[in-house]
Amino acid sequence: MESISERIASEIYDKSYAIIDDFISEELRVSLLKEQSELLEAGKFRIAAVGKGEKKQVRTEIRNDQVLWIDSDNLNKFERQYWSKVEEIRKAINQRCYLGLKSFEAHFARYPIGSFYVRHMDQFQQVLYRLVTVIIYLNDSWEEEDEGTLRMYLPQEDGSEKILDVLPKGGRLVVFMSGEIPHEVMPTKKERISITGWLRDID
Ligand SMILES: O=C(O)CCC(=O)C(=O)O
Ligand SMILES: [Fe+2]
Repeated sequence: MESISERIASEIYDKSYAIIDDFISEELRVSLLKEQSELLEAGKFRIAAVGKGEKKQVRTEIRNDQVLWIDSDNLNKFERQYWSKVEEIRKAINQRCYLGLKSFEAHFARYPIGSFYVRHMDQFQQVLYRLVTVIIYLNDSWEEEDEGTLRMYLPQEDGSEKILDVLPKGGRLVVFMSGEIPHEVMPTKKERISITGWLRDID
C-alpha cells in the first residue's frame, strides 16, 4: 500500500501541491502549540522580515506575522517527531521527482488578529535552494468565518490561474513547489499558528 509520504510525492509530481489532513497526531499538534505559546510568552518571537542578506528588511505592508526559527541541531522531542515525518516526505519526493532535496529549515509562525502576508513566491533570487514548502497548522479549531486562509494561485495549462483557498485547520499539512505556486495569507480574524518550512537542495 502507498504510504502518506508516497502519496504526497505523487501529488507533488502530478500537480505541484498536496494537502493532507491529520498529518500529525492530536497529541503532537497540542504539544507543538503549547511549545509555541511558551516561546511567545518568553518573548522569543520576532517580526518577520522579507528578503535575504543585505536586502532583508521588515515590511509590515507585505507581511506582519511573527516568526521563530527552529534550531535543527537542537530539536526537542516534539520537534524531532515532526522532523522525522518531514524526512519521510523528503525521501519520497526525491525518489519520485529526483529533486535532490538535502535538508529542511523551518520556523514557527504566528499571525495575530488582522495580520496577513501578501501574494508572493517562496523561491526567489536569494533563496533558490528552497524547493518545496511544507506547512503544518497547529490551530485548535478553524472555521470559514475566521478567514486567514492560505490562498494558492494554481497555474493552469492555458496560462490562467485557479484560486484555491485552504483553511489553516490544525493537523493539516500543505506541501507545494516553492518556485511554482504564488500564494498569500488572507487577513486573519483569529490568531493563526503554524510551522512553515522548506526542503532545500543544500546542506
Ligand atoms: O502560513 C501560511 O499558510 C503560508 C505562509 C507563507 O506563505 C510563508 O511563510 O512564506
Ligand atoms: Fe510563502
